[in-house]
Amino acid sequence: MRVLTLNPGSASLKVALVDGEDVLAADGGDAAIRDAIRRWGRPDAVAVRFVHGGPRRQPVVLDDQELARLARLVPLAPLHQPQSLRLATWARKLLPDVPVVAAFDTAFHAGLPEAAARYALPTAWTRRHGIRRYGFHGLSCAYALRRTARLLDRVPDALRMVCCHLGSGVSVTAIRHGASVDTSMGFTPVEGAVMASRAGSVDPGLLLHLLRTGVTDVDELTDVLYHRSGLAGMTATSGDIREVLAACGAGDADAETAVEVYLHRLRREIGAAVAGLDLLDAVVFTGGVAEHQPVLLGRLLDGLAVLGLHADRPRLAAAGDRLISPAGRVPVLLVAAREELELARHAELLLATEPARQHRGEQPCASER
Ligand SMILES: Nc1ncnc2c1ncn2[C@@H]1O[C@H](COP(=O)(O)OP(=O)(O)O)[C@@H](O)[C@H]1O
Ligand SMILES: CC(=O)OP(=O)(O)O
Ligand SMILES: [Mg+2]
Repeated sequence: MRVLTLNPGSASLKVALVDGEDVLAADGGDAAIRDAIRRWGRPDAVAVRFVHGGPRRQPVVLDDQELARLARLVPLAPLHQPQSLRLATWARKLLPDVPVVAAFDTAFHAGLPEAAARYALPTAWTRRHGIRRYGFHGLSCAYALRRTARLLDRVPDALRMVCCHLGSGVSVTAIRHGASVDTSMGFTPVEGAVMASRAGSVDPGLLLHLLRTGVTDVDELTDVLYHRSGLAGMTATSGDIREVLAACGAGDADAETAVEVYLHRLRREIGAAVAGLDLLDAVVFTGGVAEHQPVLLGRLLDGLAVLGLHADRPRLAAAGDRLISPAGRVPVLLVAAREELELARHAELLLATEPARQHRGEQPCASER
């Protein structure tokens, strides 16, 4: 099956055509999608990454009703959800006979144990408002788990590992029995580690103080936490790690502090994730920053010896999916993020089992719901 995959990240749009083992990839905006269809031909299915699926555990063929449900989650993922909705709507119009499937970042974390999923807020609120820690980057984690197992010649379900996704968004996930058991992002993808433009966790008491004293209001605070914080907020850059590191190289003290904060907070999240496991079989790094910044990764690992994690410099400097730790130590791996393979896999599995008419987005009758 030929699946056109659309992966809107917070700072990129990744377009790929997955046909079994063959993958044609393109980066860019909507023009890249039109171009891709012209060059690669009509796909059998389109698969769109939605970071927020709410309680949904499985991918779904999109119809009007499902799109309306996903639109209600926009405030919970304002950097991503509008893009996914727009792309999915566009794909349905452009390719009316082709099923458009949504696959969710949150699904991998849907079985989080209660202790990890719960905020210590009043139980009545938790129940009434469906408050929980959802977790994100699940498509990336699922792929990294399978890839790590293959590289280590292990069964995915048997691995107890930590997956660190370092892209524009950053998250750290503890995985056991093939599923997430703890993760640094929460109700929204703003919790946890420091990111390109997102703050990560900030004392809620501080945010209340800023609101109460009139320093800011809800709208500005939303913009600050999502767009104007993280590496971008601490430096005079866009938050792209290449710009931040270039500023460090030019002697910019703010940029150097920002990198220190980024690494410090990341190490805290990794420590927390390890604490959620009974044994550590592997740590895997993935995402644009991990893939392209081995020197930074080495610096990160140098501060994690207390967890038994070490970098092997020659392995770090090599290319491809690989082990980057010395022999005899906890295996640390570097794996390219391949969310497109996970998206295509989900679409194929779903379309192999769904009734044919639902592929075109038609409503199932009540008894099928
Ligand atoms: N040589 C490089 N090529 C591309 N991206 C790079 C490179 N070096 C670092 N990066 C970083 O990868 C990050 C983007 O990661 P990516 O996983 O593509 O994020 P997203 O999917 O959230 O847009 C950017 O911050 C960028 O700085
Ligand atoms: C969930 C998330 O932050 O995704 P990305 O890193 O692609 O922006
Ligand atoms: Mg991404």
